[in-house]
Amino acid sequence: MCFPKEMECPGLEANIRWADVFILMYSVTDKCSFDECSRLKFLINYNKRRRRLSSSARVEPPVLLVGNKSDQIADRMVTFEEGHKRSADIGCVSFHEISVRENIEEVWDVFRDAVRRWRSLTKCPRLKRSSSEVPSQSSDSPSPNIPYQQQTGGRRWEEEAPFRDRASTDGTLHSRPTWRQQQQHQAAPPSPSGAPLLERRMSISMRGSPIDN
Ligand SMILES: Nc1nc2c(ncn2[C@@H]2O[C@H](COP(=O)(O)OP(=O)(O)OP(=O)(O)O)[C@@H](O)[C@H]2O)c(=O)[nH]1
Repeated sequence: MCFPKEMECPGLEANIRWADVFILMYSVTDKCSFDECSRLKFLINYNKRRRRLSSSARVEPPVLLVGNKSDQIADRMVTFEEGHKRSADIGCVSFHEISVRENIEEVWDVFRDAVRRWRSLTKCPRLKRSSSEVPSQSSDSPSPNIPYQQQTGGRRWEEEAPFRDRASTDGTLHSRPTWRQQQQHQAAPPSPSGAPLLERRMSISMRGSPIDN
């Protein structure tokens, strides 16, 4: 099995970035495909490291190395030992030799191994996707059981009170307004300057004045 160079396949690196587990397969009858796996592992490391730097993930994704066509004994160019050693050298989590044509159980073993490793990866909290990829479920986040738009009256919360409006100059973050406050905010008559009263009160408190109760 030979893979095209990434220049010929612009989607390759994009695919690497979204994948959580990798199976690199070569043919034991084709040295070229064997060497190509090392280059692909390098590409995976490169792309995943770049992603890890910009996210909370810390651990490398599992990569399995698989030598196919083990039934073709006479045409073999890569030995089992070479495959095993290469797997360790390039940092793969496991090595398999299989014959897709002759033994479906071996194929299942590879996929079971991949799923098992993917599961243990997703169980590890440090490997959660970055907050930009997965919406956070903090205690004050909307309930996962109720559609978000329903909970916010059809609008995103940020539209009601942007983060910067809640940030004060002393570095504290004012709590989000309650539903009642939001309703009042919407119903508040505009001030002479045109800004709603609640907004004016918030801007005063942001300058350090005590909030009137
Ligand atoms: N003997 C043997 N032949 C196999 C095995 N797996 C695949 N083949 C044969 O190898 C050829 C290529 O298989 P494909 O499934 O097309 O694999 P591929 O990765 O697309 O292969 P390339 O076209 O070489 O890139 C086919 O003729 C398959 O029958 C195997 O385990 N043993």
